[in-house]
Amino acid sequence: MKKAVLLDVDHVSKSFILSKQRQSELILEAVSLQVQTHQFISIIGSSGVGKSTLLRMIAGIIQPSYGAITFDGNLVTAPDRRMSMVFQNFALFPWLTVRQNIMFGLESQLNSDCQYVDAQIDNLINLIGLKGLENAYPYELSGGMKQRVGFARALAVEPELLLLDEPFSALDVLTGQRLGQDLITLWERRKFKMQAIVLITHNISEAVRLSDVIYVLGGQPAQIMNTYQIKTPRNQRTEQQIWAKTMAITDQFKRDMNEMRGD
Ligand SMILES: Nc1ncnc2c1ncn2[C@@H]1O[C@H](COP(=O)(O)OP(=O)(O)OP(=O)(O)O)[C@@H](O)[C@H]1O
Repeated sequence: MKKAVLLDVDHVSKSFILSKQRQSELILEAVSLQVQTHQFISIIGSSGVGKSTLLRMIAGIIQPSYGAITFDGNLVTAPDRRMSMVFQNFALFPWLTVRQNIMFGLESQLNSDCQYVDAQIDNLINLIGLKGLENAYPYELSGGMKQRVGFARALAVEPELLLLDEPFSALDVLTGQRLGQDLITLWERRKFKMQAIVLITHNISEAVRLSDVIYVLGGQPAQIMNTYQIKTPRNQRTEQQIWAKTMAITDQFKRDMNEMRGD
């Protein structure tokens, strides 16, 4: 299958002005990575390293201090409708039903052909496993079901790039794995337009299970410390292989961090 660069993060740095100290702190330094079409990439790193900051820059919500991010050849300077995001805390509107939550992102895109949109939403609700829950409110749903709504809402706008901000970390392990697997199945069966997926997570085994490429962020300021290509097709990865790769990445990460600290 022919691959092309969809997203290019080119030597991106980000500083924040810390109000108390009134000085700027460099969080990310010269981070470069690429996402090709048909790729699932993960960005992993410890808490506070700057993963969400990087994802928010990719989404165009905040701007890099230095460097450039291009999506489909265009500089990202603002949120782009062709990217959508799924959040760790689901970010559902409690006063809207499942169906209304899913419709939310689509509302500004609605055209006169509402029947078409209704049919699209029905299809999405079926695909994502929410059939029968269309009129439920978020408080009536389990965490896993809430996140299915989060995914459906992100997918309703038919994004080319799906950005996942720790979407499984508020779920128990098995529920998170099942949701991840369902997403992969839908993606691989080309049920959506989505060209690529970027996941940020601190869960290394989750990244190994799902990704084609893993970027490890570390250090202060954070840089890409290592990149791993996972060549075994996702459906052929055994639990043993996933465990072994997870251990190898964890050990390397510890060695790198010790080296950085001069231990
Ligand atoms: N708007 C902001 N202003 C100042 N500092 C910020 C801002 N946003 C993030 N930071 C700081 O940048 C650093 C990285 O935060 P970020 O949320 O990107 O980390 P993370 O790796 O996603 O962490 P976690 O896994 O805990 O969510 C933190 O020290 C955070 O306090």
